[in-house]
This record gives sequence, structure tokens and C-alpha cells, in this order.
Amino acid sequence: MKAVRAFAPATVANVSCGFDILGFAIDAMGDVVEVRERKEPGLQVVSIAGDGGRLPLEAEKNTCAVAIQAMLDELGKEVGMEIYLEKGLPLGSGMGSSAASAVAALVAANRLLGEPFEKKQLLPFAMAAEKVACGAGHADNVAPSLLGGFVLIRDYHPLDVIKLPVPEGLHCTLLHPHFELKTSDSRSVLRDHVSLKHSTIQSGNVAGLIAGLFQGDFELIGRSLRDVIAEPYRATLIPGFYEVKEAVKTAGALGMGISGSGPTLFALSKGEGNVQSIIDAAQQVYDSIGLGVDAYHSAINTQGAFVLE
Ligand SMILES: Nc1ncnc2c1ncn2[C@@H]1O[C@H](COP(=O)(O)OP(=O)(O)O)[C@@H](O)[C@H]1O
Ligand SMILES: N[C@@H](CCOP(=O)(O)O)C(=O)O
Repeated sequence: MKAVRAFAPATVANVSCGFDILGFAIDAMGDVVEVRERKEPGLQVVSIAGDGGRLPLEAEKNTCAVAIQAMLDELGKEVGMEIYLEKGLPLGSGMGSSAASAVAALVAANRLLGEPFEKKQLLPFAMAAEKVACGAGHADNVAPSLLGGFVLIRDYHPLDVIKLPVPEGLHCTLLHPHFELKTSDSRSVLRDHVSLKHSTIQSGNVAGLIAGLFQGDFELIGRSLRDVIAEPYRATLIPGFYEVKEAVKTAGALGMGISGSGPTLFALSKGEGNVQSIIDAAQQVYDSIGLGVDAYHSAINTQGAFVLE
């Protein structure tokens, strides 16, 4: 019986100013999915490790199976597969947990089928899984998890996905406070309309961030991590947000924002030199409000998802 295992990395979506259109992959963590051929048609999620028994085994609810099913529907094939998921990412964390599962499953299943799709062509299937996970088929987690590096989704209709350069030495610290925030809940606090003033500020920062990545200008990257669209509403769901932001910037971070829909926060820095001070500064704030936190730090992952040989 043929079997393929694949890994897909965690991701930071939005990158502050790029709501639903920017994201990057991180090296520190990810999910692993093994897909095995089976005789009977249909998908079965056989086991999930590392989720504390909280994720659904039903194929129509688990992002691994939803993504593979979307791929099989496109191929018009009735194939039988068993899915074994090893969660490396905490749930509802803002580190693209639902996306990493979908992407790892797709990369494994695609290989099992003899690679009928190029990597980039797998994106719509992963987006279908995100729709099931949080009600919105956003691509800013699945695209960087699949392709690695910084990714821009210039348009959704039709999908236009562009890989951006990763300046050498750019480093990311992730601060994951000990509580869960579902993307669907964190999206529900957002407003449908954006003022002209805020639209101008936001576009300036998206353009600044992209220019900063192309020019390797760390200061420009840092001052472009500004979000006037989602952050003001989401910050109210994340205790200590503004205090942590001030503390990590004083400790040497280029800038800080909400990773995806939170509650994890991400801080970017030039090299690893300031990482311990950034973590210590954030830890002090979380201690003062009695909230536990896990800290991770990582280079930007440039490879994206891959088959584990
Ligand atoms: N394989 C999976 N991994 C993670 N979440 C999944 C998976 N399959 C379905 N889900 C659902 O997706 C939701 C979590 O996704 P989301 O709220 O976007 O959090 P995250 O930011 O961690 O991706 C949960 O409701 C969870 O039940
Ligand atoms: N653009 C989305 C990103 C959600 O990321 P996640 O890691 O929290 O799933 C949003 O901001 O809602």
C-alpha cells in the first residue's frame, strides 16, 4: 500500500497591514500529514495526534480531508485515502493551524496521485478547506505555507499570487498567550467599511512593506507594520496587546502586530541579537497581567511545504 508524508509550516498572515493579502511562513513549527492509499473509495481521517482529542475526525469538517476532496473533485476521481495527522501547531492560535493541515495533506495526496498538479495549483483546494475552518476562504495562510517566504495575494478573482523576496537576516519572534481565539470570532469583530483616510494609510503601509522587502530595508519594514483596519478591533480581544507592543519595540523589535487573527503576536527583528530581550520584555507584561505565554523564534521559512522522504 502506497503512503506519503508531508510537512507544512506555520504562517503569519496579514503581516499587520495586509489583511487577507499578505503572509509569510516560519521555520519553527508545522503540521505533518501522512496519506495512505486504500481500496475502498472515500476519505477517512484515521488518527490525529497532538490535538488533545479536539479536532474533528469527520472528513467533511477536517481541513486535511476537505482540501483533498476539493482536489479529487477537480480531477473527477473517486480515490480511497486514509489520513493520519500529526498536529505540531496549537489550535486557534493565529499561526495558520487549519491551513498547515490542509496544505500538508494536499502535498502528500498530490504526490500519492503522481503529481497531477503543480504546487501553486493546489492553492484553491487549500482555500476551500479554510472556508470550512473559519467561514472565509482566505489565502494568506495557505499560500505561504505551500510556497514558503513572503507571499502577496494581489487578487482573489482570479487568484493572483506573487512571491516576494525575503531579506537575509529577517527574524521573527512569536508570542502565543495561553488562550484560543477562533478566526471566525476574530473576523466577526471587523467592520465592513473602511474610511478613505484609513484606506490611504493602509495602502501606504502595504506598499512600504513590499518596498522594504525588495530593498532589504529593515527600518522601512518595521515602520510599515501598521494596521488601521483590523488591529484596532482585534486588539480588544487580546489582553496586554498595546503594552506588549511598546515593550518589544523598546527591546529592539522593528515592529509588532497580530499574527493572523491572533491571539499570537509576531515581532520582526534584524537578526537574532535582540530576540531574548524581546521575549523577556513581552514575558514581563504577560506576567503582570497573569497570562501564560509560549515564545518561539525563527527565520523566515523560504521552502514551504514538502514531502518527507
Ligand atoms: N486539521 C485541522 N487543524 C486545525 N483546525 C482544524 C482542522 N480541521 C478543522 N479545523 C477547525 O478549524 C478551526 C481552527 O481554525 P482557525 O480558527 O482558523 O485557527 P488557526 O488560526 O489556528 O488556523 C477550528 O474550529 C477547528 O476545529
Ligand atoms: N487574514 C486572516 C488570517 C487568519 O489567520 P489565522 O492564522 O488566525 O487563521 C484573518 O485575519 O482573519
